Amino acid sequence: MPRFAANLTLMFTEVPLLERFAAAAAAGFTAVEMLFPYDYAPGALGDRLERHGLTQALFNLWPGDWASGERGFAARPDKFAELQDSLRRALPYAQATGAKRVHMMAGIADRHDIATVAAFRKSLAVAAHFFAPHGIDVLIEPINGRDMPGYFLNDVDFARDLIRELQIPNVKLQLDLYHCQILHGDVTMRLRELLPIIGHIQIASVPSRQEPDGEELNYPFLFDELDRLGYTGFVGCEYWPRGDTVAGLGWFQRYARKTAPR
Ligand SMILES: O=C(O)C(=O)[C@H](O)CO
Ligand SMILES: [Mg+2]
Repeated sequence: MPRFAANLTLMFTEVPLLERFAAAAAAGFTAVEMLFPYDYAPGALGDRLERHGLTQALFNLWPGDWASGERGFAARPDKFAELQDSLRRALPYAQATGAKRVHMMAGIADRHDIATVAAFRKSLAVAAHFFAPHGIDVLIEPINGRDMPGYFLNDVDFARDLIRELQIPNVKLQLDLYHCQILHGDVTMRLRELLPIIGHIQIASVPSRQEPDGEELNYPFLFDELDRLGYTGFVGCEYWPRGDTVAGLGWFQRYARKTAPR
């Protein structure tokens, strides 16, 4: 059975972020993820995880000024100092939460430019080297251009080829099935092919990016497929609830932890 992680940036927004840990545990989740933890003290997050018996599956490196359009630095030759800073900034959060994977966003850049591709490769090597002694994987995620216009990493095959070529053991693919379906389709065959390099999976319905309980993708089939493939990682629920988060968790009932959280 897949191990689901509630995305606390998108889910349980009925309450402030530090209260979402309790809400996720009460709903039967055993793990959580979030986009950016940097507004909170690392210890405060670690404390909430411990208190509610939760595992932190993932968080993102600091992406720069999101409001002004920044979406990470990894493919930006002009932002290498910021990329290095984002590694140092993430480490105490990984240590306090126990997260074993971080998502390194590529940034807004042209993927067909030699300089941006070189910067991305360099960033991956540097980030992987930085996190390896801590047992942390660096993930890259192809994101569709409708949601994130101009984003560098907008092709699953490009990410696959790069990861295979680099052969850095702690560089892996974050396969968000929502983006994969919009970008390419053929999700099941991609899961089968990419399993050896997948470090994290995320889900949402397509096209609404809401509960994974209808529309284009047949998630019960895909969850069973993950079991058939022997996937042991996390599945991040990165979706916008249609309304109340708990009311939308009908799809999750067969996977929820039944015993009360600590
Ligand atoms: O957009 C997504 O799908 C992500 O997972 C990023 O981490 C945030 O934009
Ligand atoms: Mg995602």
